[in-house]
Amino acid sequence: MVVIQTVDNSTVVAKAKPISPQAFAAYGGILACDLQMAGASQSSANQGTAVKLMKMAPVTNNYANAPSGKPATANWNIFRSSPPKHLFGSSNGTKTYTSKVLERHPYTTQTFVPMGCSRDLDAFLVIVAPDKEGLPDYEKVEAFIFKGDQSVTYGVGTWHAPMVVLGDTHLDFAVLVHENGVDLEDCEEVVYSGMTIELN
Ligand SMILES: NC(=O)N[C@@H](O)C(=O)O
Repeated sequence: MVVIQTVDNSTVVAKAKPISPQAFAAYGGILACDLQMAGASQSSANQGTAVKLMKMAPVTNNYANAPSGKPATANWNIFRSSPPKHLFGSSNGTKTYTSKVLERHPYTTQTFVPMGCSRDLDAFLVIVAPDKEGLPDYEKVEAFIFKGDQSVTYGVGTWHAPMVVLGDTHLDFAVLVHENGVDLEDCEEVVYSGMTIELN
């Protein structure tokens, strides 16, 4: 993880909204069966006991373009993510989250699949931003609430915040990513004084 630049910006407010495939398309993809079933290419599987929705989120490895030329492996990692309680607060009765880091993975997608979390829960907060001349365009930050049965895939080079768990205890994610162990090629970070996201 490399700090690219510390940007001393004041509060940038984005209001978190529910996720949808359309709303997140510019940032990568999601896996959310109830939201995607209707429009998906489907087939039967598992002897007719499963409906298979095909190619629902991207999996990309662009490390061939990385300067080091060091190949990457596709890895299933586990993130046991604890809620960053010290960054939650409230303002005028509105729950807030203060985001201090945006990062990106220049040569790979990264997918977080929550494990063992109810579909009825607001499980985690996803914060993303478009790129502007090699840094996040923090004035166009967007924030989305994901349920326990929804997964997020950050597109190649998509600026995003580290995982923000909304529950009271840790949440385990299965994480699919490509990595070659070269810090600057695996992850770039930008550090901020604080961007405020409204949660409700
Ligand atoms: N900062 C941080 O740990 N980012 C992770 O997404 C990672 O795997 O690099």
